[in-house]
Amino acid sequence: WLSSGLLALLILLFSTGYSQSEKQDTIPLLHGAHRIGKRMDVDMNRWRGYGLGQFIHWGLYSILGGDYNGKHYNGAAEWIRSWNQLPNAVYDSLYKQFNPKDFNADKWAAMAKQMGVKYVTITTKHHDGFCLWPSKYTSYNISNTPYKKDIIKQIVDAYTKVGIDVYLYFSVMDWHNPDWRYDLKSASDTIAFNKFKKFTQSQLEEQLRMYPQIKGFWFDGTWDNSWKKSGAFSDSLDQDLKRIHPGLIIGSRLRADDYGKRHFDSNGRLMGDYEQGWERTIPETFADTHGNDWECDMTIPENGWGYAKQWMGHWKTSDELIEMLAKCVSLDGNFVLNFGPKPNGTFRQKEVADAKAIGDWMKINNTAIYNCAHVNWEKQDWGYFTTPTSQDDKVYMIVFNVPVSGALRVLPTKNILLKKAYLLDGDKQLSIEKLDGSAYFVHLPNEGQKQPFVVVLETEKGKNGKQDINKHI
Ligand SMILES: C[C@@H]1O/C(=N\OC(=O)Nc2ccccc2)[C@@H](O)[C@H](O)[C@@H]1O
Repeated sequence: WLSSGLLALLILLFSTGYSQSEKQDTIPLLHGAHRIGKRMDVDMNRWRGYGLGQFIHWGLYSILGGDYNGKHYNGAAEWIRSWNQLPNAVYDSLYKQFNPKDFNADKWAAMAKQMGVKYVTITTKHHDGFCLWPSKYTSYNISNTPYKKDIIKQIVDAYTKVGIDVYLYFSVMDWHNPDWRYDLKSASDTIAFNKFKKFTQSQLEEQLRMYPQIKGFWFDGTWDNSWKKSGAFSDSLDQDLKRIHPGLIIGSRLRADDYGKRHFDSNGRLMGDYEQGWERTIPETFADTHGNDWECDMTIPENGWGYAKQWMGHWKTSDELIEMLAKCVSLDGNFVLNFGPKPNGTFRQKEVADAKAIGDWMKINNTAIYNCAHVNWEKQDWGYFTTPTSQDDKVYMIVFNVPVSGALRVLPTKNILLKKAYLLDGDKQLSIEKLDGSAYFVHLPNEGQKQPFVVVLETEKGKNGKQDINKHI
C-alpha cells in the first residue's frame, strides 16, 4: 500500500512539474502576486518599448508654488497643504481662484511630441483631494472653479490625438475626504474607511467611463497603515479595473498583500505590471532590477513635482537627463521626466528648453531608445549598450564619455563577433580592432563630438555561438 501511495505521489509531483530547483513560495498568500515573471501581452509589450515618458503634476498647489505669506516651504511644493504655516481652510479655498487662462492642451501635447515622449502620466487627483475632472463623487473638483472645464478630458484627447499614450495619476490618500484614515484603530475608523474605499473605487470607475482611451493608472499615496491593512480590497480593485478595461496597466504602488507588504509580496514577488519604486533614483546594475519591468520618475530640480517658484539646489542639465534616459533603457526601464506647469497653464523656461534639447537629441538617436532593451555585455565607462528587441544582430553604443585614446572598449558575451561599426548619425564607418580574448576596440574619428552620440554594432554568431543577448520575446 505504502509503495503504491509513494508512487502515486511521485507521479503527481512530476506531472505538476514540481522540481526541487523551482522557487516555491514559502508563505501562502491570497493577495500576493498573481503572476510570476513579466506581463507579456500586446499592451505591456507596447509599454516596455516606450523608453521616454512625461509626468505632469498640476493642481491647486501650483497656485502657491511652494510659497505662502512671503515664506518658502522647503518640502515638495505639492505637499504645501501639510505645512503648519498654512491653515487647511486657506489651502482648501484655493479652488476659487484656479483659472488657467493660458492652458492649451494641444500646446502641451505638441511640446511632448517634439520631446519624443511616448506616454504621459497626468495628476487627476493628488493628495490634496482636488479633482481636475468633473467627478460626481465630490464637489471639490474643476467644475466648481472659475475655469470650470474638464482638464483631464482635454489632456487625454490632445495627447491621444498626437499618438502619445495617456496614464492617469491617482492618489489614494485624500486629505480633503473626511473618511480618509491613516490607520484603522477603531470600529469607527473601519466604517469610515469602508466608505472611503467605495468612494475611491467609484472615482476610478468613473475615470474609466469618462476617459476610455487611457492605457493605465499610476497610483500613489498607498503607504499608510490603513491601506496596508486593505490588501484584499487593493487586490479586488486591481482586478475590477482590469475587468472593466482589459489591458489596463497598473504598477506596483497600488497593492498591499495579506501582510501589508507593498511593491513586493511576502514571497518577494512583484505585485503589479511594473515596478514603481524608482522615484528620482535609477538602478545601478541590471541585477538591481530583479529582471522586472520598471520605470524611473525623475524631477529636473532635486525634488518637488508641482510648480515651485524657487527650485532649490541643482537643476539637471539636458545632457544629464539624456544620460539618465540612456541608462534606464540600457537596464530595461523607462525614463519619465516630470513637468510642473504654472497656475496659468504654461511651463517654466527651463522645462521648455530641456524638452526641446531632449527632443532634438531623440530626433537623431531614438533608434537606440524606442523598443530597445538591456544587453548583458560588460558595462563600459564610455556609456551604455542597448539592443532593438526586434533584432538579434544589432547593438547600440550610446556614448557619453569619449576616452582620450578615442578607442571604445567592447566586450561582447562569448561567441559574439563584431562585424561592422558605424555612427548612427551619418553612417560613417568606424574601424574595429580585435583584442585578446573576445574584446574589441572601436576607434572613433577625432571629430570631438559635443553631444552624446550612438555607434551601431552589427554582430554575428561565432562558430558555435548563440545569441545570449537578453531578449524579451
Ligand atoms: C511622484 C511623487 O510621488 C509621491 N510620493 O512618492 C513616494 O512616496 N515614493 C517613494 C516612497 C518610498 C520609497 C520609494 C518611493 C508623492 O508624495 C509626490 O508628491 C509625487 O507625486
